[in-house]
Amino acid sequence: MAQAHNLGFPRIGTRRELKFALEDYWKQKTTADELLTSAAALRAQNWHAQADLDLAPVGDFSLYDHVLDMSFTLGHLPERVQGLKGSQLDDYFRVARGRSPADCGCSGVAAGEMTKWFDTNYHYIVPEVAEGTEFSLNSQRLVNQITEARSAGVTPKPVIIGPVTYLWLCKARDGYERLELLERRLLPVYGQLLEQLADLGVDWVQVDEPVLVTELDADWKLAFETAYHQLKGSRTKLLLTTYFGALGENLQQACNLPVAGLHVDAIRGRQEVDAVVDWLPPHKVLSMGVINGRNIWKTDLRAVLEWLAPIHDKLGDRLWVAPSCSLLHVPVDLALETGLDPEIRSWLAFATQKLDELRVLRTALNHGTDAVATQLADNARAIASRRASTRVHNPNVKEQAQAITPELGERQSPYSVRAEKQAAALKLPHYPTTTIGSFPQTTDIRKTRLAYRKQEISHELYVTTMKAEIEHAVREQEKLGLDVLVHGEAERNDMVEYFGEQLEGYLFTRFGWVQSYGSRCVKPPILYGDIQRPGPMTVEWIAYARSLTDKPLKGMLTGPVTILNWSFVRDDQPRRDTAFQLALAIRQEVLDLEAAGVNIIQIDEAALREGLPLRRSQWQDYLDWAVDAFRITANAVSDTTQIHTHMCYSEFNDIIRDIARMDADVITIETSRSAMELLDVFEEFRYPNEIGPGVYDIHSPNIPSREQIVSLMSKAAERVPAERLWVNPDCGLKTRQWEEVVPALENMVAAAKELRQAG
Ligand SMILES: Nc1nc2c(c(=O)[nH]1)N[C@@H](CNc1ccc(C(=O)N[C@@H](CCC(=O)N[C@@H](CCC(=O)N[C@@H](CCC(=O)O)C(=O)O)C(=O)O)C(=O)O)cc1)CN2
Ligand code: MET
Ligand SMILES: [Zn+2]
Repeated sequence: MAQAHNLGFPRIGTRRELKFALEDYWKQKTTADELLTSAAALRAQNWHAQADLDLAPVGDFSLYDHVLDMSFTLGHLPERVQGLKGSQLDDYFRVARGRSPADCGCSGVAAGEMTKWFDTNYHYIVPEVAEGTEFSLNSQRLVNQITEARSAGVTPKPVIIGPVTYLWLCKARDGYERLELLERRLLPVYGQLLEQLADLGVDWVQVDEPVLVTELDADWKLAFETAYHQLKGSRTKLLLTTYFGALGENLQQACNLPVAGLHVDAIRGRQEVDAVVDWLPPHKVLSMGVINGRNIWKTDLRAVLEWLAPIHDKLGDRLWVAPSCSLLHVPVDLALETGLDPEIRSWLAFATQKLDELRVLRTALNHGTDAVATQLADNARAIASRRASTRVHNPNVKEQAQAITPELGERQSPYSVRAEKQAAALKLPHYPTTTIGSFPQTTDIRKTRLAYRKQEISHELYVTTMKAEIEHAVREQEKLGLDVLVHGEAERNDMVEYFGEQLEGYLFTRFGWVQSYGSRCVKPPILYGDIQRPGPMTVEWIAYARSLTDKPLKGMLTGPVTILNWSFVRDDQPRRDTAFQLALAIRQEVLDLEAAGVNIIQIDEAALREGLPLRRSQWQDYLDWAVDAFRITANAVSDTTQIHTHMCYSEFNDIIRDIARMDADVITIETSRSAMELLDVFEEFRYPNEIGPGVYDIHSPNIPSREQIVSLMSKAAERVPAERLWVNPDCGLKTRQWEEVVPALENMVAAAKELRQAG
């Protein structure tokens, strides 16, 4: 029998129960026991939804982050949290979120660095290693959950991050070669873990090794040999699990490692499935990820069954079916979306529906298509409806996109000319201070938005309340003495969803939440058709802020590449074409803002870097069209309009030329956690335009001191001429409280004054 299994299920809950349980616990509204009870209830619910699968994932659930969980399983915590008072749970959240001195009875704990999980919008806590790092098994969480899973009636398949991927995710201090830890330090602990799982009667363990879809140096390829030969004696069967892409040149190695089975991403790696079938030794299971775990479109089940039939004939029971990757990256359940347009709704599948698709595939493989004739007919109707729908195609938009020429992306004059004109117009001091856009999204703001959405308050009251918030943000910034103000983004639920809601060709959901990090979620809008801007989207709010102050004010937009990368987008045309349609729409918004007297405009491209393909060989093609899309959006303005862009979690070493080609007058980037090292490349490359290196880690409640900021900026001034430096936080302040923001920005403004005097 072909088996059906799942790689991971969303843990946030259909109504974000985990988010609320966590935030109540952090606010000390509930106890640790209450938090753990809520978490157990969510796990039980998830297993219930997967009970009839042949194997269900265990250990995919996490209170904050599954990489941090793995670090705990390996007894691998940063030194700075060792030996503090409190429980393991306290330590866990200290690493996740950082802690102020009062909370830990110590001098404060810096949060672990957070970075994006491969090419997704999920962020994990980076494990830190150095020479002398040791690991020791702490398997309690996993062991307990296996027991729990069994009592929930499922056959547990523990999920762990494989040793090579784990080390690859680690960041080493002082240039230490982290692979040195593999053989003697790390693998023995993995060995013990697998022994324990075998003792518990576990049949299969899912060992996630997604780095196998990236280009690996020889030492990393060798690490796979070392690792899996050393773990070969394990009494449990290992399913070597790869996802987020094709195996490429790692294919033969992945097929031949001494494990019992291999999972491949048959969506992104479709073209190499035949080669995998050929190469796979005859005793191994092949798990094919045929349901897309990265988008929300229904699977064309008939097409998949036709494709699988000969493979099933060849492999028989050795063929398993699964989603391409963990379902962490899609919303939980479409059933909650009762308000959606019925036609478009019929094209969609969220995590729960994807498991239904999996069941249909299993039944069809094992009992023939007649056993699921109705389901297959329904599915075929939906697929045909989407393909033929006139709502997807807009000839006007296609025509405009065809007419794009390189001139559309050219500014009037080069940066040096623009910079002079802008300096004359804006009259900013050296080390100008600004923020990245958002100010705290308070409970009041969110409540007002909810009340408006539920039609409990009028449009007028909503607008007045948001304008009052904008005025509040402007007045606070004036009091702080910031040089370039922003309107604060009170009216935006999210920097991408907000635009999705207003553009034609987009659909948005009510509960389509996906975890971004910890308790924070996003609701990616669904881009299903050609994109058109029906009218101005931001002008009313920003022009209002403009009218409130004599200070320079920066208008705020999200760029096309970020909108693309943080939406669920169509799979029926290249991403590039969608990006250009978005670019044309946002370009009109830029011009409308300029016409409304907004002479500084920031176009956020926070996700430009994360959209890089996992394989370097595909980078340049992506960068070429991504930067073109930005240039089309930004560069229609006159010389005196100053264009800013912002990027977070950015390492620019390899893409600095492309960043320069964006030609933004000012770029603000995250640097505070990496102590300005990120600027080295800007220095080496002699990046010509202005830079605002972040001086304040906005992800942590800790408040940076004036001295810290001066010291960071002095490091920056060693690398970039002071005349081209700006002073700003790492990112937007929407997740912070005003009580944290005000003292932090006071210190930032004071630091800038000190720097001006010193300079
Ligand atoms: N799309 C996206 N990706 C991103 C970022 C980003 O800003 N956007 N930033 C980086 C880090 N990731 C982040 C992701 C989310 C959040 C965040 O703050 N999310 C909010 C939700 C934002 C939102 O859409 N809020 C809505 C809905 C609010 C809400 O929860 N309403 C409740 C009720 C609210 C109440 O009673 O308090 C309901 O509808 O039931 C709104 O403001 O309108 C959260 O999880 O809390 C922050 C950073 C990288 N990726
Ligand atoms: N302008 C946005 C903000 O300040 C940029 C955020 S980047 C994730 O929130
Ligand atoms: Zn940011």
